[in-house]
Formats: sequence, structure tokens, C-alpha cells
Amino acid sequence: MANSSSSLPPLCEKISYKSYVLRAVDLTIIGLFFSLLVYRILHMNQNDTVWVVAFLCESFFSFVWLLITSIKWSPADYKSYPDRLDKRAHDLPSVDMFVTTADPVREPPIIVVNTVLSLLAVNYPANKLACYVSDDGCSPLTYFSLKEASKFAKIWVPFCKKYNVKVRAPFRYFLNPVTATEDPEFAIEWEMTKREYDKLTQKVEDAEDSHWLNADDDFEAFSNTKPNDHSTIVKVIWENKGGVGDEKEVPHLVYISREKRPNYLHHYKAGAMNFLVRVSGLMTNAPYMLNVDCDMYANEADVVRQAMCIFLQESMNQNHCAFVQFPQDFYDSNADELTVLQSYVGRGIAGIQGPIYAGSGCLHTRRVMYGLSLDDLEDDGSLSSVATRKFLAEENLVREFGNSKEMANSVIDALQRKSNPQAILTNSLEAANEVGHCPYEYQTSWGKTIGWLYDATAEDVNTSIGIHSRGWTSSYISPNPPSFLGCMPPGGPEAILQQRRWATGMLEILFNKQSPLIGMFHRKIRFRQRLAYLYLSSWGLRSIPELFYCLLPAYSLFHNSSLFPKGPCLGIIVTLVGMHCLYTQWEFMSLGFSVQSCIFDVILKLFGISKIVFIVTKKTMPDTKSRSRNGPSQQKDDGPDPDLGKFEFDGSLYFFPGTFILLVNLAALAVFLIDLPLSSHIHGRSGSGWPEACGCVLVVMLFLPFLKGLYEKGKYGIPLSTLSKATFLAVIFVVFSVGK
Ligand SMILES: O=c1ccn([C@@H]2O[C@H](COP(=O)(O)OP(=O)(O)O[C@H]3O[C@H](CO)[C@@H](O)[C@H](O)[C@H]3O)[C@@H](O)[C@H]2O)c(=O)[nH]1
Ligand SMILES: [Mn+2]
Repeated sequence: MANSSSSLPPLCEKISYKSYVLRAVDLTIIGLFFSLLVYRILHMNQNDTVWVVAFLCESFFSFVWLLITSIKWSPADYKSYPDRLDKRAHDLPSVDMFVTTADPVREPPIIVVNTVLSLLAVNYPANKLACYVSDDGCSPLTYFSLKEASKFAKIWVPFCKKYNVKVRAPFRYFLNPVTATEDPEFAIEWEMTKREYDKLTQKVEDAEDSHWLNADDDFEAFSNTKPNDHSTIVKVIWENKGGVGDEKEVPHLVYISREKRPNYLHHYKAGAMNFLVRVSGLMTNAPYMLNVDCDMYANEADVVRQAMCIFLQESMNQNHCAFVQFPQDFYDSNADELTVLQSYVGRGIAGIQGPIYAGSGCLHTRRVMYGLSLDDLEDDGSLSSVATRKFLAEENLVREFGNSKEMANSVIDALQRKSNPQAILTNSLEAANEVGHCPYEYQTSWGKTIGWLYDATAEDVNTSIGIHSRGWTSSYISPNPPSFLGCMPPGGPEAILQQRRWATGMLEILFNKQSPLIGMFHRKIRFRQRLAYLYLSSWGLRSIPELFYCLLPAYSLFHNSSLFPKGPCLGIIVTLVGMHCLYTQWEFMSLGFSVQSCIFDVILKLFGISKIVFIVTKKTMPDTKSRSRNGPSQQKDDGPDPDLGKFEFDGSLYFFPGTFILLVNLAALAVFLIDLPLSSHIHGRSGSGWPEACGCVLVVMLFLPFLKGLYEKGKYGIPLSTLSKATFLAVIFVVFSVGK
């Protein structure tokens, strides 16, 4: 492992992005919020309900801004130097790589195949890697595709290593044709590899509607199964037995699907992750575990080495890093908001106790996942005597990790940092099946204190709090080019469904036993880290004051009451809004995004809160095959897709609040403009006026995609049913606000 001589240059460096200008801006905004609140309190008795509601909303926004300022105060991340790794570490630690998939329709197997291939081909000793795919869909098609992929891997992996290919997901790699200047030997191999990849995609495509299933014994396990009703399936697709030539370059590949029965809780992805942890523990028991969603391929061959730079360096510094998180980047452009959020908020949190685990693109340490606290370790990283007694006693092992002797042994090895992988993977098949049974976790600590935690749909943030609460830190590295790329649903129903799942999942955390609200001052989580979790978990709640605030300007116009301060104090709110807009614009633009993209941000946040199940988001990929058939000459002139980034609507209730807000504000503006010539005579100084009208204009601008949706047709237009319901409610709203 790492050699501790300190004369060598470090494997990684912490980079601080502290900026006094940004701090000043953040503090000024807090100051403005504060003045506004004071003004509202001083004038409370001269104004009516609007004033009180505005005061409440603004108090909430001020609090959120306080949290944001605390988060962004000292941003940092790590830069790693993978080139230095070979000199430092003679024997790199092994890594188990996990991929989760759940639905062969929403997550087409060819996407899973590409992710798996990109992992099998990473730049790391093949005998130190193993790839496990968990399939919650129990799909023979996925299994078949992976089998075919493992054959192609014997061509693909050596090809990538020979030519030092950067992007090792074939569907991305083959987007760029070979250029004429390339070495002829390379060109021939490129053509050959591409042909094989095309064959693979063809086979996967054809398999969708063929009936080979019954003919092949290997698929027997899948007969008469339903995704939510079947026994455990564990299949070693490819075992790296050392061997010679190309074969020894391909790491192990294992397909697993845990038992499911309709009357058992399966805990979605977290349940799948815990099964992955157990099966890999039985088979290879690597000290590190990389996990990605099935659409997140490794975009950079050195990913694992980059993370190792942190782990191996940290262990020398006694810095106790539990996991290394890469940012979630996307190859389709539906995720601008998320990218911006990660860049500022992500790095901010990374500078406190370490980034929050984001569910994908992360390397975890197995020991930490087995529930260890920082206190359980001696300085040299071995278990303390108290921890040894606590964790390694046989009855404890059974109680915590379940009733499997093999599992208990593998846990002991892992906690004591002895890797002891199985000489022959298939020897562990029986034990692996056993730990996949529905009742296996019953009354154990899986999902409670061990592994991925269960009591929230946002299992990532929840698990992350658990780790930070035990005193561990984590590290964030965001190399350029990005290490992992995934896909995001386009703006519209799919995106809102996803955001709603996130919002509710995080809200569950606010109220579960790990809540950042309770126990603010005990446990080993740092205070500002807790504030960061509070910011994230209360994210969904923000929609309520935001919704009210969007209706206030219109209400005040109808009701002729003033919403904003009068006279020079109006300057407070103008500066506040102006500064905030400019600031957000700057954040987006400095990362190279357009102005429009930040508008989606606001809109997507305005939607519902209720309990929700984990509906897997739909994944799509660019069509490499049709491109290649057109020949390289036509590749470049694919103009920009005119529908790209357009907002889609459907008849669901999600679009109702947005449409309603838009209509109310448009109506208020219309009334204001008609009334304008008269109003100066009728209304006194206390009523509403231009500032409130400007407020309405601002709201309409925020809802620009909805405004466009009023005119567009088809899926880009707001459906008539939503429109009529929203109109109906808007009329009631107008009558109510005028009448009082
Ligand atoms: O019952 C389930 C449901 C989902 N998944 C897998 O979980 C992953 C994430 O699901 P996806 O629908 O892509 O959700 P996203 O919203 O895109 O995922 C983000 O948010 C999730 C939490 O809400 C995290 O788990 C993810 O890692 C994070 O990328 C996918 O690989 C799924 O196959 C399962 O294995 N079993
Ligand atoms: Mn996803």
C-alpha cells in the first residue's frame, strides 16, 4: 500500500475557493433582508394581511439565505495527481464497482451495458476490480445484454488500454469518427471494434422481441418471474482467473437480483445497494466500493486512480476520509441548474466537513459502511480494543449483519482490513443467494446503522448524514473533463417527478431520527455541516412561501394594498432583487450557461409535497447507430435540436400551480393597465402601484416557459384541462381579493 515517505510530492492537494468579494455580496444580501424585515416590523400596524404574509415569507427567505451564506463561506475541493500514484503505492487496494438498474424499459439495457463497459475498462489493475450489477427489474434482457457485453469487453478493454482511450463508454467514444491522419493500424482496429460494438447493440435490440428465453438453460432462473415476485438470482457472468493475453484484462462481472415478494418492503435503491455490499463482501470483499447509477458512465479512464490519490494520501494524514464524491455531470443539457448548484453549494459543503454523498459517482470505504465511527479506530487505522469487542463478537455479528456465517467472516476480514477475496467466485454462490432472501435483513442493522440507510427515499443524503454524524469527513474532486456523466430527464413531467421525489425524500430526512433539526449540538457532525443538511432537507418546504410570494403582488394590485415599502425604503427591495438576480446570473454565466437556464430553477421548485414512491427516471441516449450509418461526413451538420430545452407539459396536477400563478399575475397586470389613467384620482398613497405591477412582471418572467406553454401546441402546450381549472381558480382568487 501507500508508502509513507514524506519527501515525495503529495498525491492530492486541497484547493480553497474562498473569495472576499463573494462573502461581501452574501453579507450585503443578509443586511438587506434584515433591513427589510425591520422596516416591515416598524410599519406593521399601518398595513394589512398582505404585509404580514410578506413578512413571514421574507423571514423564511432570510433564513435560507443565512444557510446559503454559511454553506458558501469557505468553498474547497481536491485536485489529485494520479500520475504520482505508481511511485507511491506498489500494491493498489482493490475496488468493487456497483451498478444499479431497476427497469429494462425506462433504463434500456444498452445504457447499462455502456456504463458497465466503461467501468470494466478503467485504468486500474484488472485483478483488483470487480463489477457487480444489481437488477431490481429481474430482467432476462438485462442479463442477456450483460453476457454479450462481457464478450465484447474482451475486445473493448484491451483496445482502450492499448490506445489509451479517454472515454471508455463505447456509445460516446464512437460518436467521433477516426481521422485520416490516424495511424493505419489504429484505424483498422478502430473499425473492427466499432463493428463489434454495432453487433452488440444489434443483438441487444433484437433480443427485446425474441423468444430465446425458454430455449436457453442459463435463463431458467428468469422463467415465471415478475419484477416484484421472484427468488434471488446471482450469476457470475465473467470471472477473471488471471489467464493469459486479453482475457486477464477484463475484471469480474457479476449479475445479481435480490429476492422480491409482494408483501415485503424492498427499500428501493438502498435495499439494492445493501445486497450489493453483501454479495461483493462474500466474493471479493474489496476495501473500497465505487457506485454509479446505471446511466452514469465513467467519462475518464483514471477515475478510480483519482479517488485513490485522496484515500491513500488521507490515510497518511490521518484525515479520515469516508468517501470521495465526484460531481454529477450530465451529457444531455437538462441539468444546468443542478450543475450550478453543485459547483457553488457542493464545493461550499465540501469545504466544511466534506461533500454530501450524491448517490452516484462515489467511492466509499467498506469499513465505514459497516458502521464504524471515527472513534473506533486507533491512530494507525486498526480497530480499537473497545471496537474490536463491540464489532467482532460473534453474537453481535449475527445480530447486526444477519445470520450467515460466511457473511460474518467476510465482515471480520473487512473490519480488520484483510481483503481475502474468494479464489473462485462461484464458490460463494450459495452464500450469496442466502443473503438475498427477503427475510435476511429482518431484525438486523442493515439499513438502520449499516450500509445504505432506509428511512428516506433520498437514501443518498440520508446515508451521508449517518456517515458525517459518526465523525468522518469526505472529499470532493471535480476534475476536468468530468469523471462521470449521466443523463437527466428533459424539462417537464419527468423532471418534476424527479424533483418531487428528491424534495419529499429530503423532507423525510427533516423528520426522521437523523434530522438535522434535532440534536443540533451533539454527535460528531460539525455545526455548519448540519446547517448544510438543514438547507438541503428543507428544500421542498421552500415551495410554500415561494408560492405565496408569487401571488402577493397580484393580490395587492387587486386589493389595492401596498406590498412593498414606500419612498426611499423601496430601494431596499429593489437592490435586493437586483443583486440577487445579478448574482444568480453571474453564477450561471460564469459556468458558461445561458440566461434562460436559471429560470427553470425557480419554476421547478414550486411544486408539491407529499409522500412518494421511487419511480425510476427515464434514461435516453443519443443514437450512435443512425449517425454512423450516415457516414462521418454528415456527422457535423446535425443542427441544434429545435426542441432541446423546451418545457413539456401534461395533464397532471404538477402544472396547475404554475398556470394558476401565471394567469393571476397576467390578470392583475391587465387590470392595472386599464385602471392606470383613473387610479391616480381614486387611490390614496397607501394603495398599490407601480412597484407591485413590476412585481407581477417579474413573476410572469419567471414563468416564461408557462407563458410560452399558453401558445404552444401538443406536448409543449399547457393542456386545456389544466388551463380551464386554473382559470376557474384564478377567477375565484380575483373575486376574493377584490371583494375584501
Ligand atoms: O427500486 C429501485 C429504484 C431505483 N434504483 C436505481 O437507482 C438509481 C437512481 O435512480 P434514478 O431514477 O436514476 O434517480 P435519479 O433521481 O436520477 O437519482 C438521483 O437521486 C436518487 C435519490 O433520489 C439517488 O439514489 C441517485 O443516486 C441520484 O443519482 C438507478 O440506477 C436505478 O436503477 C434501484 O436500483 N432500485
Ligand atoms: Mn438518474
